[in-house]
Amino acid sequence: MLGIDNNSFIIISAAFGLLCGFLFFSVRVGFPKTIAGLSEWGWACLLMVIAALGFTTRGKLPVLFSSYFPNLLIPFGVIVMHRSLAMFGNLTVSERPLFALLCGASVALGWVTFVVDDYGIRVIIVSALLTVLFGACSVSLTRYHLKRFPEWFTCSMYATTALVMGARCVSALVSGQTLIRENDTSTIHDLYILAFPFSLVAMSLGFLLMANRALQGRLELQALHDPMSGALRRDAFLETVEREIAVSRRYGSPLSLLITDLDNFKAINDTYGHLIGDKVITNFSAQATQLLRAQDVIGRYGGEEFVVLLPQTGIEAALAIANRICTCIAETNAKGVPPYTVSIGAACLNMNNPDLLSLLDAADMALYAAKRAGKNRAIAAPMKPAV
Ligand SMILES: Nc1nc2c(ncn2[C@@H]2O[C@H](COP(=O)(O)OP(=O)(O)OP(=O)(O)O)[C@@H](O)[C@H]2O)c(=O)[nH]1
Repeated sequence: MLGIDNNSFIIISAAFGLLCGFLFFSVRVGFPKTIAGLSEWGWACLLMVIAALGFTTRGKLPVLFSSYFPNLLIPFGVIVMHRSLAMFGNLTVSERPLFALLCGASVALGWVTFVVDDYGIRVIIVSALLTVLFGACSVSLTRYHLKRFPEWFTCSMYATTALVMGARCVSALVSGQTLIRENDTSTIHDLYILAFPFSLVAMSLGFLLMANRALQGRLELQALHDPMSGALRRDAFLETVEREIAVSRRYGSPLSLLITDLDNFKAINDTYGHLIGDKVITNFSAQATQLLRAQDVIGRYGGEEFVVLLPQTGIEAALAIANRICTCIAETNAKGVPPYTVSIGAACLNMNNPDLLSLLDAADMALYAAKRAGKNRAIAAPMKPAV
């Protein structure tokens, strides 16, 4: 109907596949290893290329190489794509059912290709298999954030391709399995052929956008967070406090700040070594974070000094949280971490401490008082009498 020359589209599919494969192998080199599945996607594209090249040898090579293997390589490529999506999202999904389906289909296809030589049934088997496989990839993608464009786009492309494959299967079923390849000029057949190069490019583009988004997220996270403790970096933390102070002033809601300092940390380093010292810092950040609410923010202020922002929290509640942290840290019994304690100074936004600097200053003074009072305790900054 559309007058599509099959062979031209098969060659275009091979060229697109080659470009996509090359793109993914190049991207793999530049992207961090933690963004997984990129080279697997590249291999999936190359499998499609080999399949397409196999189809172009129709009439020149035995049907085993020009039809049977290429017809199986495409679904195999889709299963590799499924694996690559699972690796990317760290999803625990198994490809075993898909491989079992492929094995079953390979037996059926062998029978149809070498025993009965029926083009119609071959189309039915391959398109049905591809419907299930593209559908499985689309379903797998629903486990990602579909509100984000790259994930939504990739998922839609898989679903659309599955629909085209399904439509091809139904049309072959309806037409009674007696189609002769040379006479197959139906629109659905043209769409089926068109779907391969275009969906390969569209899905690859979608997956590339997903990888790019993941990289962007990772870079943002690294820029804002201290890699060792996972707490916010000092600048990012102070920016957050400034923002929260503005909110607090506007709505008249309380806001408190804690400055924490590990006790005798130099002695810990000297006794156990810097690596264990680092473990103590990481342990502290993790434990303190567990004791905080979702809206609280922890930042690394200096070496073994952390700051905690407690929005919507008055000084009594802040002191209670600080005491909870002190108690929990003093009872630490984590493997590979020596016993340690922490001192904490607490201050809240008020007439004495109306801005970031005075708030930090007041919490710092309270911390100093806690150290002088014998460490392993929390002290709140006193209210200065009004003059
Ligand atoms: N392992 C490790 N040590 C650090 C890090 N940052 C700072 N330090 C060390 O932390 C120690 C801080 O020591 P001090 O400031 O003297 O304080 P302290 O020994 O904890 O004494 P008090 O604060 O009075 O209890 C120094 O020896 C720093 O070298 C880090 O990232 N890792």
